[in-house]
Formats: sequence, structure tokens, C-alpha cells
Amino acid sequence: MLHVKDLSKTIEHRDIITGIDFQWHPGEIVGLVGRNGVGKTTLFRTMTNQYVADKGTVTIDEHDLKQEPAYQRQLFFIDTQYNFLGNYRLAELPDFYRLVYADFDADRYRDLLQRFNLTASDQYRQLSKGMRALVNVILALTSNAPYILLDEPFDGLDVIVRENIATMVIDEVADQQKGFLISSHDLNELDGLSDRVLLLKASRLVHDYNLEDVRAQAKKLQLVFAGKEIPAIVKKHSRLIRVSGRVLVVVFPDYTPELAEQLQALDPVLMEELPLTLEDLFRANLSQTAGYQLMQ
Ligand SMILES: Nc1ncnc2c1ncn2[C@@H]1O[C@H](COP(=O)(O)OP(=O)(O)OP(=O)(O)O)[C@@H](O)[C@H]1O
Repeated sequence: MLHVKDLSKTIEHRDIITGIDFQWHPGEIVGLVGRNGVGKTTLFRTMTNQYVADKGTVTIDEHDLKQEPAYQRQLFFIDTQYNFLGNYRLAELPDFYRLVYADFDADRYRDLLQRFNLTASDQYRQLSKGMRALVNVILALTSNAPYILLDEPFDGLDVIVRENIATMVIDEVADQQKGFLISSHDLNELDGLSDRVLLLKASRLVHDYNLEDVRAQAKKLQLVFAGKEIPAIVKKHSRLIRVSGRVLVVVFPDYTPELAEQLQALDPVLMEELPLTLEDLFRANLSQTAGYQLMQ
């Protein structure tokens, strides 16, 4: 089990990540979401000791990664902004990774390059953004590290490659109990991939969602009422996702049978359940207000 304990990092007197605390088990695919600049990449860099934490620890099975650097080999991360790969050909990369990851699977690396039509003699820096992202994921999978950090892995990839990667990640988790922590803006991609999502806001971890529980509790409804006014009970208990004419699309984070009865009693012209996406949850939790003020 990997445990991030009270991890904090200040850069140029600004708190970039503050008191981050969570546990992550092999076999879990955890999503990491948050708005631009909230600190997702900084969290990855601090977890892997690229940035020295001001406070807190990261342990794997109780071994502190700073005190026992050998355990860092159980954690895989490629920094998409700063890495050493640029000047090397794809065929050369296993030579480096083998030095750190003793179980690096060079045969599988070669097979995956072929499968995705990547040319082994190409230099990493000559690849397109999407192809580089793909090579990063291939290296992550073939490193055989049990804990893998992927920073925006779907950024720049076309839909076919995305689907292939998502399938490979799911297979690795099922077959080998690897753990993935995946930051993404593409919430649709994390939907159906993660069992659990961590939400960062203003440098802090503000939610640790078990998506199954959340889906059992929350409901997204399309509502139309006869009157012009939005009923108080709707405003009080829901977040507005969208409005078009008199049709409201709202999310109730805590939908109870009592609430359902109260809504029915308002005699809506239309009340229909819609599938709740991760994006709805993200918007419902990140906006500063419930959204109704905008309509006044
Ligand atoms: N080395 C650094 N020097 C100065 N500021 C930094 C440094 N690293 C990170 N920051 C700042 O920390 C904040 C968080 O950046 P970070 O890249 O971690 O965010 P992010 O959540 O990954 O963003 P995005 O989703 O846009 O990639 C930003 O304001 C960034 O400018």
C-alpha cells in the first residue's frame, strides 16, 4: 500500500500542495482531477522526490521513499515537461529503464511499439505530442513497477489510441494488480476507468470519492416546472448544470426518497433521470455557487 501522508510543497512562498493525505492500493485505478494549476503535476513531482517536500512523507508498505530510495523503484513517473528522453531513439530507452526497473520487459516494449506503429529508430523528440504520450504509457506498462503515475496520459491522443490505452490499463490492473494514479482533464476518459477519484482544490485534497457510492447517492435530473420560479427545494438541494429555456438540468448530491416525494409534490411538467457523468460531479463540486444566482 502506498501512503501519502500530510504532503506539502511551497514554491516561491506559495502553497502549491498542502497537507495531501491518501492511501492507494495495488489494483486500484485512482483518478486525480482539479482545475488547471491546482497542483496535480506538483503532487506527482513531490511524490517522486523530484521536488523536495516541505512536510510529509510518501511510504510504500511503511517504507519511507526518502529514507529508502530503493522503494522509489516501485513507483513509475515520466515528467512530460522535463525528462531526459528527447535525444534518444525509442530502441535505446529500455537500456536506461532496465537500470532502474529490474523487471523492465524489453520484449513487450518492442511488441507494443510495433502494435502502435511506432518506429524504434525514431528519436523521442521527433515524435508528435500524441506519439510521445503513447511511448510514455508503454514505458510505464513495461517497467513493471507496481505503482504508476500517469500525468494527463490521454492528452493529444486520438480516440482509437485512447481506447487501446484504457483497455491496456484495465488489463494490467486485472491481471497483475498494478495501481494507477491518473491525472486528467478529460473526465469522460476517467469515467469507466477509475473506481475512485481524488479532487484537488486550492492546493488541498478536498474529496476522495468512491464513485460507486457517489453514484448511489447522487442523481441528475432534467426538470421542467409550470411556473417561472425555480422551486426553493430545488435551489436548496441541487447544483445547476445547465438551463435551456425552462428545462433545468440539475445534480442532487444527496438524493433521498423524501426529496423525491417533495419534488413529485411540486407536480413538475417533466422530471426525468439522466446518466450522471464524472464531469457533472466535477462541475457540481467545483463551482463556487449552486449556479442559480446566474439566472437572476
Ligand atoms: N518550478 C516551479 N516554479 C514556479 N512555480 C511552479 C513550479 N512548479 C509548479 N509551479 C506552480 O504551481 C502551480 C501548480 O502547477 P501544476 O503544474 O502542479 O498544476 P497542474 O494541476 O498540474 O496544472 P495543469 O492541469 O494545468 O497541468 C502553478 O501555479 C505553477 O505555476
